[in-house]
Amino acid sequence: MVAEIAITPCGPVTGSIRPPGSKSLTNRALIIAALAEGQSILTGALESEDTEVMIDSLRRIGVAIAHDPASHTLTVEGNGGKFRGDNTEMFIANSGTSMRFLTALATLGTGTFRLDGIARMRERPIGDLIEALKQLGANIRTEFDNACPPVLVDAHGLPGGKATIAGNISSQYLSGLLMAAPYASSQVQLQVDGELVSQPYVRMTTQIMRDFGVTLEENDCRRFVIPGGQTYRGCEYAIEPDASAASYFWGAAAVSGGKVTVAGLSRDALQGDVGFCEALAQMGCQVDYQTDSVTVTGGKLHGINIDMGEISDTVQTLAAVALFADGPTTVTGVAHNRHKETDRISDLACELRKLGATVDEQEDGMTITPGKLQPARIETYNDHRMAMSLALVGLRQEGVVILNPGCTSKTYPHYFEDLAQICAG
Ligand SMILES: O=C(O)C1=C[C@@H](OP(=O)(O)O)[C@@H](O)[C@H](O)C1
Ligand SMILES: C=C(OP(=O)(O)O)C(=O)O
Repeated sequence: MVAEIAITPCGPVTGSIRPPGSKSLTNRALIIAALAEGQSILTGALESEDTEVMIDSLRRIGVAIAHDPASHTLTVEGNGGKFRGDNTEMFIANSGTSMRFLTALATLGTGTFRLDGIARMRERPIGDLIEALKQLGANIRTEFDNACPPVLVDAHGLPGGKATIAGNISSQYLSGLLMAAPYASSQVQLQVDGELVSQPYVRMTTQIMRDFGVTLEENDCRRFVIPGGQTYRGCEYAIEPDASAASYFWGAAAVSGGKVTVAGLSRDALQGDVGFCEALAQMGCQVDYQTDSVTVTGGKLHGINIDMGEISDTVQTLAAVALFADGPTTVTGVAHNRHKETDRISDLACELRKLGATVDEQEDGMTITPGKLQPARIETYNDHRMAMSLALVGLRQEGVVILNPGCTSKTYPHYFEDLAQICAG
């Protein structure tokens, strides 16, 4: 991949696109299909670094996974939850879903496992998940006793019981616990302690668990009872296109005053990030929901105040759009964005200022006051979303250069090709 990409300004972006499969759904379906009895066929799957590290890790514990890139299909032979580790290493790069979901999964096996990633992954917290798994009887710790990976698991099956789990740092802890829970020896009761961020991802988790044939009780996304000794049943499962990836194309329509249709998503999608369209509607765009597509038409853009705690992966996209509004935009509720691929509050504020905005950073968000836009060389901090979102500014402003564009391979290896194609009309 090239070292940088200069974005070429274009007129109103009009067209239709189907983004690649959802990262969140692909990695959940892989975990569940790996644990299932029998074969699963996952269609519309994402092929990217985050799913490759998940597939590689599952293969290391003996799960056979065949990949047909032409049809974006993964065929998974479930191991029924019976797997053995012998100092088995899982290298997870910087995939939060893989780290948190595989940590929970590893406790179900027998033997020893070590989960590690790149330098940034070693800074991303996992302590609350470790504590909850200990409450359920797991023998697990972090290698440097610092509540961050590497994670060491000495597995002997998961006994089960009651656990409380903090939800203010990442919902992925709860999702990981939920997906593993049916394979505990006895019932698992989970209670969320305090605030729960990114709640739509938890609803996605319980839905896909049910789709693969297990039962659970759920009370207001805070209390869950999962009978132990259950098994997932392998099945054919269609993965939705990625709604977070879709936000860049809806954002392109917004910043350019164009009209973009994203195919394969609807208001009823499993992914909460479809809610990004409502934010665009508040800013002045028109949104048309169909049963199998969502179209955004740009309009005169206004600044808004918005809590994005449920749709935090789209904050950077909204920030790019906010630069073209007629007043300030305030985003709140996303303190957890400081623990992602990079600190998505401080580092985002820094890049927005380079583009000419005034940014007032708060602990849980920021106020963005648009200024006269200017050329900028955008640092991406190895964060795919920094690259994908701030590229949108270059559709209107000359001289926007995205550094290290290859970082989009985490979830969207062909992003810049797809963006160029839709901009060409
Ligand atoms: O469960 C998931 O698939 C995800 C949950 C979110 O993380 P947090 O729960 O850490 O906010 C989101 O940012 C991430 O991209 C995917
Ligand atoms: C936060 C993200 O990913 P993860 O936590 O899965 O690494 C993301 O894709 O924006």
